[in-house]
Amino acid sequence: MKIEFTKMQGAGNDYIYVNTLIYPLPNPEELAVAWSRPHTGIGSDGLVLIGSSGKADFSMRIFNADGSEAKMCGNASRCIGKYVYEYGLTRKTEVTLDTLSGIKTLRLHVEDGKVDAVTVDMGIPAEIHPVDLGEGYPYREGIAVSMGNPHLVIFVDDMEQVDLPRVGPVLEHHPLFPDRVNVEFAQVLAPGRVRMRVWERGSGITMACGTGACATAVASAYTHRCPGESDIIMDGGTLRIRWAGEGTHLFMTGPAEKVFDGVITV
Ligand SMILES: N[C@@H](CCC[C@H](N)C(=O)O)C(=O)O
Repeated sequence: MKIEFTKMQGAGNDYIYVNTLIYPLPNPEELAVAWSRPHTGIGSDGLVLIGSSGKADFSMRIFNADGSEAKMCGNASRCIGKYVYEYGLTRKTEVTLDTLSGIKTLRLHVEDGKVDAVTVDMGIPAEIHPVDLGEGYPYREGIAVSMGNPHLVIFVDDMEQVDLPRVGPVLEHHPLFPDRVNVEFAQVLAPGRVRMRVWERGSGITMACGTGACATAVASAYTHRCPGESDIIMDGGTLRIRWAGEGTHLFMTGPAEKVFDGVITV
């Protein structure tokens, strides 16, 4: 059977997108693993399914490169906004998206018929608290944040000193996080400017993480490092995050790009 897909990226965080209204996939966990492989698959950080919903305009399911399903993905939600508009699935510029962490609203920024950026109402960040990682770990303190999925943000003075391939997997599996955790290292460069690198649960090092950028902005505000609005600068691009503080909705704005369309046989 042939399946059409679109490879898209948001700030360098790349996923394979399949419109399940046309191509329902019975085994997305297995396909996420096989297709994400760089040499023998398509190569990606994971697989995203676009579907219908009784509660919203569309639905999103997101699978990491190891086949695990996540409840939310910031970069994929922006890419879905571009996909549904540019492939003619909707003419709306305000689109609702049903995710495992609730319904998100996407505001599409359209220029000459193309979506060049999307603002997502990411909802209210939750479970924000400092964590003591304990002795025997490469870092002692972090801030836990839920953006629908779990994050651990660790502030550092010098990003160059972070050995991400070594410490990322250790912290992803820290016993404080039985469901594993996405790990962000953050360095405040200036007021409103934060450099961030990420080790994603289930995918490893990625060039950007939307929910991770949100969690970083939340942790920066929570610790009084950067309140209000901030640019989170990652390896693959920058996202602008607006958050007025605890109990309020957070808004993420950033790019969404198509890389290529393809067909794969399963
Ligand atoms: N890259 C994503 C997050 C994808 C899911 C994450 N790895 C998890 O398991 O929670 C984003 O842009 O938010």
